Order: sequence, then C-alpha cells, then structure tokens
Amino acid sequence: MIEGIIIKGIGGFYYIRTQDGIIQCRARGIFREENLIPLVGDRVRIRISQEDNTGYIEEIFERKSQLLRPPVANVTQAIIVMSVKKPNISTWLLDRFLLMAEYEKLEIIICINKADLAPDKTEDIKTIYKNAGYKVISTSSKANMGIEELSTALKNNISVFAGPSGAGKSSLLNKVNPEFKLVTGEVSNKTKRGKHTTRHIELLNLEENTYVLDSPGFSSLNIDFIEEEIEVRDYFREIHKYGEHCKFLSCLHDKEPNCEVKKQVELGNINNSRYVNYLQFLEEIKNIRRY
Ligand SMILES: Nc1nc2c(ncn2[C@@H]2O[C@H](COP(=O)(O)OP(=O)(O)OP(=O)(O)O)[C@@H](O)[C@H]2O)c(=O)[nH]1
Ligand SMILES: [Zn+2]
Repeated sequence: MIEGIIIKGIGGFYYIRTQDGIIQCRARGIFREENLIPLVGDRVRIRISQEDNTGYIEEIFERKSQLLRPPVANVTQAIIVMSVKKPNISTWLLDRFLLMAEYEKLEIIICINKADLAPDKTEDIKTIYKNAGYKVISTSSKANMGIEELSTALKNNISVFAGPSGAGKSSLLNKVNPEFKLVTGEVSNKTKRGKHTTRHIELLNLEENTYVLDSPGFSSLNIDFIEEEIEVRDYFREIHKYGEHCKFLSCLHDKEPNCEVKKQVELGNINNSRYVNYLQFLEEIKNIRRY
C-alpha cells in the first residue's frame, strides 16, 4: 500500500499522485456505503494491482478542510487576484472574496495584478489592505513583477486562485510555471474555446507538497451561508481587532453608542470603503434572515 494525493477525478476514476508516479484508481464500494465521496485534494492510501498498475483507494485520510466551490479537500490558501485596471479594481468585490476566504478559514494572500498599468493606484490599494492585516503582493505577468514573491508564498500549500474574470489568474499561474500552459486571454475567446471541452478540476503540482488548483475558487459570490449578522464582524480583520474595545460585546459597529470601530473609521485607522462594505454585507445578511 502506498500513499498519495488525488489530483483529478473523471468518470469514476481517480488519479493519485504518488512517489511512484500518477496511478489511476477506483474507489472501494465501501466509501459509497458510507456516503463518502473521494475529492480532489484528498490524501489517500491505495493498493496497486500488479497486473495493470491501476489501483484501489483503500483509505481516505481525515480532511483538514473542504471547499464547496470547487469541491476540493485540504485547500490551505486562497490567492485573491484583482487587477488594478482592465477591469478596474472593485474593493467591494475584493472584500467579498476576502469574506468568503475568511469564512473558509484559509490563509489569504491578496494579489494586486496588472501593476504595470497603474503603479500608483496599486500602491494605494496595497497600503489599505496591508493596514487591514493582509499580506499583499503587487504583481504583473506582463512586467514580470512579484512572481518570485508569489511563488514563495505558494510553497507547502494547496492554493486556490480566486478573483474576477480577466484579473489575470491564469497568466500568473503560467508565469509561476510555464509548463501549466493555461488558456488566457479575452473572456469571449475563452468561452468559445471552452464550449466543447468538459472542465475537470485538477491539482497542478508545482513542487513537493505544493499544489495549485487549475480552476478559480468562489465562483458564486452568494453569501447566504452566513447565518448570523454578528459573524460578519469576524471576517473583517481590522474591524474584529478594534471591535474588541467596543462598549457592548454584541456591538455590530453600526448604530451602537461608544463604538470603537466607528471611532477608528473617523480617525482613518480603518479604511472607510472597507467599513462601508462591511455595513452593506451586514445589511444583506439581515435581509436574508427576514424570510
Ligand atoms: N497589462 C497587463 N495585462 C495582463 C496582465 N496579466 C494578464 N493580463 C491580460 O489580461 C487578460 C486576462 O488574463 P487571464 O490570465 O486570462 O485572466 P483570468 O483571471 O485567468 O480570467 P478568467 O479565466 O476569465 O477567470 C489577458 O488578455 C492577459 O493578457 C498583466 O500583468 N498586465
Ligand atoms: Zn462597535
């Protein structure tokens, strides 16, 4: 028996990366009885048949995490890619992606991409999000900026790249490893090319213990998985930090008196657009819960 990681699953077959190469496997029937479906990212123990070098998944090791979209196990990190221009950066979208990654308890790296198009704006955004408590890398696949830093950050992680269409996710991945040869370019071209090819989720191997997903994470930006308004506070790092000093433990930092968060917004220590987005997400959760 040897161990490995599921890098792909197609039509009942699983492809396991092991020390002996990639082995095609089936899952034992017992998993179906237990309602356990092997996922890409699962670390497994397999038994290999001597005859044809295919195998059976005998055991699935306990998952450290499980993403819903895409359905992948053991993802440790989200790289949130936003282009500063083309398309213009939307901090609302960025905060939305951050919220989802925080909810999933992933390590988070913000990538401000296409820095070549607007260096000053890139620096401004970088400062805002560094102050909020994030690791931010400015990158450009065109100008070869920040690629080393990104590669280093990927080490020993299973990373999912998230971000709006056209932000440059595939271009960055191709820079990190030119052998990936992911399709890049205009959105319209991509959908045309992608029409007749079924998409499978695949873990791309960068180096030992280092994988990236070939498809974007958090494709739906629906946040109805959040059950209580009060949870939103914890998904904004700086709001969470300052919020511990509010007068009321249950302070939502909205209309309550003696709110430390509002004070820090006025002092400029919490960025106003972050706070506005926070209030908006809060309102959204409140409205979902009315039904
Ligand atoms: N100026 C500039 N353009 C870039 C950069 N990175 C990517 N682009 C361009 O942006 C477009 C979109 O890049 P992709 O890598 O396909 O974007 P994506 O995020 O993978 O897009 P989806 O697959 O639709 O989610 C392409 O035309 C790239 O040439 C960059 O650093 N600078
Ligand atoms: Zn408060």
